[in-house]
Amino acid sequence: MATEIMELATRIAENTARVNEYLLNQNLPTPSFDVEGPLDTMIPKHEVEVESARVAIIDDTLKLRRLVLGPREYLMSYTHDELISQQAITRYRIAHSFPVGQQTSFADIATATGLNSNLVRRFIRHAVIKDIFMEPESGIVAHNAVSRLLAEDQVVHDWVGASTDDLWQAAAQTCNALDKWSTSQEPHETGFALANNTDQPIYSEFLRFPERARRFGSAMQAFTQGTGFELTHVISGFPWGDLGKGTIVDVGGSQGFASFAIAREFPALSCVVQDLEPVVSAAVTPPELSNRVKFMTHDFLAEQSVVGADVYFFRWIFHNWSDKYSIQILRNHIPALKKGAKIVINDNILPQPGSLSQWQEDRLRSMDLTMTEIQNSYEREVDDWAKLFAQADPRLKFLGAKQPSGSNLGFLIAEWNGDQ
Ligand SMILES: C[S@@+](CC[C@H](N)C(=O)[O-])C[C@H]1O[C@@H](n2cnc3c(N)ncnc32)[C@H](O)[C@@H]1O
Repeated sequence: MATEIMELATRIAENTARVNEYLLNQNLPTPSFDVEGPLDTMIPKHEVEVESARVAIIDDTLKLRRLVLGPREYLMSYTHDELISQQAITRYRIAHSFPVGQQTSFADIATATGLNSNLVRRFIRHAVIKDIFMEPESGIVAHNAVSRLLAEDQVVHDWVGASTDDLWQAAAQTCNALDKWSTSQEPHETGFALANNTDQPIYSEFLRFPERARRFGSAMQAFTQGTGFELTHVISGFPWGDLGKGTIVDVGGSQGFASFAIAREFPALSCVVQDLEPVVSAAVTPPELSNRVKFMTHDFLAEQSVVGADVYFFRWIFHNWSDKYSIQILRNHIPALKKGAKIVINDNILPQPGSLSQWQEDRLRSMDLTMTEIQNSYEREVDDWAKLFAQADPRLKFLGAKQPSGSNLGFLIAEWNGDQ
């Protein structure tokens, strides 16, 4: 009989066969946590069908597991300890405490890390259960592919360290922050603030801890360097060429990467990249763009000082800010807008439930909550974006949203219909 679990199992078998056949045909390694196994999925991004078979396996195995656990065991399978061994591994550099390819003992790891041997054994065995490290014989520890990645890839180590030391702590304090500041839209009244016993927003707090700031920046960069954040989507997501010899203000444009890409593609355009002083002073303009891309120190919480540009471009800015501040940032631009000027926002657009794979949607929904945990902000759906423009000023006409194929960030465009 075709029950739900049999349907899932059949689909998993079919999709696994598809992925397996592709890898074998291409002479690529099949998934393995052996220490010499592949560290990434071997399926290239242009292999759309094989990749969707892989994503279906992830979704279906997750669902099958939950169904066979049943509601009670499923709920109770979540434990608050989920991340503790990963925190210990990064905090005490356990993956670095012995070389890849060699074996070691709990006692030697204890000596190398300064932890006691009993705790090392328990952290490692908690990790082994999650397929991080292996214990080929009792009391002997070796790397597998997962712990090898932690030992050899600084960025992955940074990601796990920032997730466990910074984000996990902020998440754990978020409901306590809501109890205390239930309707706050302030970036310093968050789970992160409570977890760190500070009255500062996350980035100001990090100014006191350069190594944590470096690690957090590295983790975020790893995230944005992944598939879907390529600057080609910035180029294709808006008809920049129609602006002719126009000017773009790249507000919060960081080191100018998006503006460099636009200016290279559209030689008639000029860009002004604005950011805070330390960011701007570290920026370097490629010589061939120096007459068309300029940097300027500007705080977007103050009134926009470049008047009459064709486009004010915000890439990945508003998702950091609650509605209160997002409205303020938009209003700060109104005195500078000429009739027909565009506000172009390139940012996350939360999809409708069920429109992505469960696994992909889960990541986005987590990121949405992370924004509350650390900034009191959130990821917006199209309607939230439309509302934001309307609340900022009804003369900002929302022209619509677009999600370029393969891009993680969407485009939201509004036009100034005021008198100037
Ligand atoms: C998430 S990053 C996005 C950077 C860039 N637009 C991109 O797409 O990669 C946010 C940027 O906003 C800048 N920023 C934060 N607060 C700012 C402020 N009050 N005024 C101007 N820039 C600010 C940060 O320095 C950072 O470069």
